[in-house]
Amino acid sequence: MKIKNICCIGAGYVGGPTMAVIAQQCPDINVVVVDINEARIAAWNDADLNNLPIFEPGLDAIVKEARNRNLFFSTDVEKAITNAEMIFISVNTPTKTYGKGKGMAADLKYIELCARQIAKVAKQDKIIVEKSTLPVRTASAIKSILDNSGNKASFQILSNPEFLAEGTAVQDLLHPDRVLIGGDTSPEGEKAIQALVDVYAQWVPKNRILTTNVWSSELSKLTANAFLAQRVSSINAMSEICEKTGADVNEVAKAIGMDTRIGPKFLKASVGFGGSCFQKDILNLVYIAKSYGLDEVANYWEQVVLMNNHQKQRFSDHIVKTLYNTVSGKKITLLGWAFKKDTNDTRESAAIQVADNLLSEQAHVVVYDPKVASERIYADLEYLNTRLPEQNRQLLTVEKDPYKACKNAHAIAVLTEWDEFTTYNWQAIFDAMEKPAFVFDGRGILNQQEMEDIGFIYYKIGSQRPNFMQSN
Ligand SMILES: NC(=O)c1ccc[n+]([C@@H]2O[C@H](COP(=O)([O-])OP(=O)(O)OC[C@H]3O[C@@H](n4cnc5c(N)ncnc54)[C@H](O)[C@@H]3O)[C@@H](O)[C@H]2O)c1
Ligand SMILES: O=c1ccn([C@@H]2O[C@H](COP(=O)(O)OP(=O)(O)O[C@H]3O[C@H](CO)[C@@H](O)[C@H](O)[C@H]3O)[C@@H](O)[C@H]2O)c(=O)[nH]1
Repeated sequence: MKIKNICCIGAGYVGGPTMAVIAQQCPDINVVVVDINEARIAAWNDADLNNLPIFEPGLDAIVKEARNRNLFFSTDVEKAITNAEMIFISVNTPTKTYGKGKGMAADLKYIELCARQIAKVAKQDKIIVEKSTLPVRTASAIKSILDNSGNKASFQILSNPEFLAEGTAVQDLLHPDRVLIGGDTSPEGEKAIQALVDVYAQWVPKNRILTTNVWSSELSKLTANAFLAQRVSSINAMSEICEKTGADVNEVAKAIGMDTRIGPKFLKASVGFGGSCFQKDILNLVYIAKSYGLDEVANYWEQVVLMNNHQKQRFSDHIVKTLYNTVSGKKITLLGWAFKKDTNDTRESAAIQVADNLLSEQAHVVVYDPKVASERIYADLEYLNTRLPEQNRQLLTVEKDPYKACKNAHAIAVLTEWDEFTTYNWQAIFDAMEKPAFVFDGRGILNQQEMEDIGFIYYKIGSQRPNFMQSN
């Protein structure tokens, strides 16, 4: 079966870039990305490519090539469902904020709404592809809704989790380590799997396309994120030991990473991992384990999140402690708000928690991020509900110019590893700051020797602190 029309429900960080790449690589497939968020669809259709709703290096060129050729963005969900043989579901699956499983389980209401809408509209057979990250066995719930739609169409459900990382989404999509497709082992299931394999095979080498049963595929996605996040928490745990012992976490990471069994990637100590996925997916895994009575398994994975919370907390505690135990009324500049470089996404960014902690200490926080809009920053803080929105706006200012942001600051904290931070004239920044001038490098991107030669009191996560800062 050759696919000619694809619909993707959800034009977010996954749906948008993934479909743009499919459309670019498969010019004979018509791809329609739909969303209920009208503003988002309008932004995807904006003639000025600088206004795309998502910033990803290289994405604008791909959208430019494929848009209005075989890539379309629309709010007409029903029409797109009707016309497509294959429907990707790429809607958000956030952590539940209410009811049973609150704070742990994935909220599947958006998935269920999609399934019900497909059930209502589809009159012909369809292949449904789970692109969203879902708890293992979600496919059976989707199938049950679709099979009870009352019309004669039949449905095959595939799991095709997405492994792209933000900031490198386009490269990850063009050259994936693997594409994972899970499906039913029946002849119809195998036909559906083959149809999706054929789409990817237009640009992905066949030996990188892996097919499994649905449950393995769903669980592999949660497992991959749990393992990745665990590596970050593991190196962050070591960063604290390094600071106490005089070891340097970068040297430790290099030494262990040369062991081919461990490998060098994902061993960068930081102020804590962020992003919309790691915490949500681990908590979801913890919830699944608990629901099967596997308490030891649940506790094991939960520790990855607890360690991450600790890393964010200890970073802001360290700032307060170093600034003579009070930051009240002091200007503290945060460089970076995004959860990593090369993205405008701020979901679960460590910066949010660090800023909130400093605001609770009555610091005057100033934020500079090259890609994040000020309203996003205030919205992130408001979501925490720690204080009134107007108090956040009173205590925290957002600057568009990094030098202005740092002027008269008592301390600077580097919270995102944006490349441009390493290119600044740090001497000029030092000259304009209050003295002593402190830099807390939560990403370890600045040159310690150069910073100290200028006169900064410089702290790098996972390196021994100068003697006077030692806590014991
Ligand atoms: N962000 C990532 O890097 C990433 C990577 C891999 C997997 N994932 C997973 O992919 C899924 C989507 O993540 P995202 O970051 O793209 O989310 P997102 O919030 O950026 O986008 C989801 C979109 O779905 C739309 N939507 C929700 N319900 C809808 C409905 N019924 N009809 C039409 N549109 C609807 C929303 O308006 C939103 O624009 C999640 O399950 C996530 O865990 C995300
Ligand atoms: O050595 C490292 C690597 C990452 N991080 C931090 O970890 C977070 C997540 O980074 P990354 O994994 O690169 O970005 P995401 O876009 O969150 O991608 C993850 O989450 C996606 C959503 O599920 C998956 O598709 C990807 O495979 C998975 O890497 C960020 O805050 C990073 O700064 C570190 O602190 N140290």
